[in-house]
Amino acid sequence: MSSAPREPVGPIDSSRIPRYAGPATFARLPRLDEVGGTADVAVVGVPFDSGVSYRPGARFGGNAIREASRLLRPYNPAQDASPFALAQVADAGDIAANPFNINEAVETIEAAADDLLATGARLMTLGGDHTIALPLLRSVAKKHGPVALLHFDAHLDTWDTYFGAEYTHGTPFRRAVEEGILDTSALSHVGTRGPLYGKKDLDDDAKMGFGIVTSADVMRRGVDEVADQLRQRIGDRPLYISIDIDVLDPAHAPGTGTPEAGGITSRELLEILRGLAGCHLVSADLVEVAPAYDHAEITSVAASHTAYELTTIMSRQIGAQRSL
Ligand SMILES: N=C(N)NCCCC(=O)O
Ligand SMILES: [Zn+2]
Ligand SMILES: [Zn+2]
Repeated sequence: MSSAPREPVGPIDSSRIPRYAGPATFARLPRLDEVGGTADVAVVGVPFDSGVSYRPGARFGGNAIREASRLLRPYNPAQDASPFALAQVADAGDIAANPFNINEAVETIEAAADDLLATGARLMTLGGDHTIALPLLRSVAKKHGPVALLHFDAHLDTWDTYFGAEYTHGTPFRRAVEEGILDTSALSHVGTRGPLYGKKDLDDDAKMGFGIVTSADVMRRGVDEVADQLRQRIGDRPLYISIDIDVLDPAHAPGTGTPEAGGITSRELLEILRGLAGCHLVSADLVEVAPAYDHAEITSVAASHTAYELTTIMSRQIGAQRSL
């Protein structure tokens, strides 16, 4: 059933206006207000980093990704799709979250996500630290019920509290499991590695229902086998993908707050994502880009391509539904 959508407004044509000119939106796409306030996919910044345990700076991540995304082109050969022609993708600006009050910021982010989801958009959020995944998942679960979660990260982020605080960048997924907003039959971490506080971290995580594909598993088994296994686990459930850029090795993503050696490459991440095309991706976040520790936009370029693959998965699905 097609809903006779208007033709999507695409990015600024970089053969007419140099790609480095003008203010940055994601991929030089129109702002949401320039397309009548609704879009199929809303790219939205969440400049919040008051939940970090180590280096701050992810509040600047969204705008760094927008700047680095000027070089993205409209056709994605890896998925044989023109994501910005198949669906209206627009830049919805930033959510204004209180940097001095984490609880209030979490509420603000949830409410802003509710408003965008209510317009029918899927969200591609550009973080921000990983704290923001919790309010985003709350909002998505209100719409879709408990969702499958695919979590790319060096870290588990299922720890309990830091300094007594419940809402931090190391704890969003434990809170989400406690709140019953995740489908515990389809929870996976990918790229996990590095020292933990104790073996109990892994036991607790497994009890919550998570399966783990470590960074070393990706190297040993290869991207196709990993993507196949993840696709099988996810099935046709509504899926949320949360990507912490520190899933990449610090060589591929130095600009982040809690770097861990031995990570996957940007090529591996992009290929695993491409292998998930066809999944029912309802929204995604990309967090923990901290440009102050970056060099030559290494991290924000990797992040911009990662968000491009995610928006392509969403657009292809929207396009396929429209042509039914
Ligand atoms: N979500 C990220 N990036 N890091 C969590 C690290 C928590 C810790 O310092 O133990
Ligand atoms: Zn992490
Ligand atoms: Zn994380």
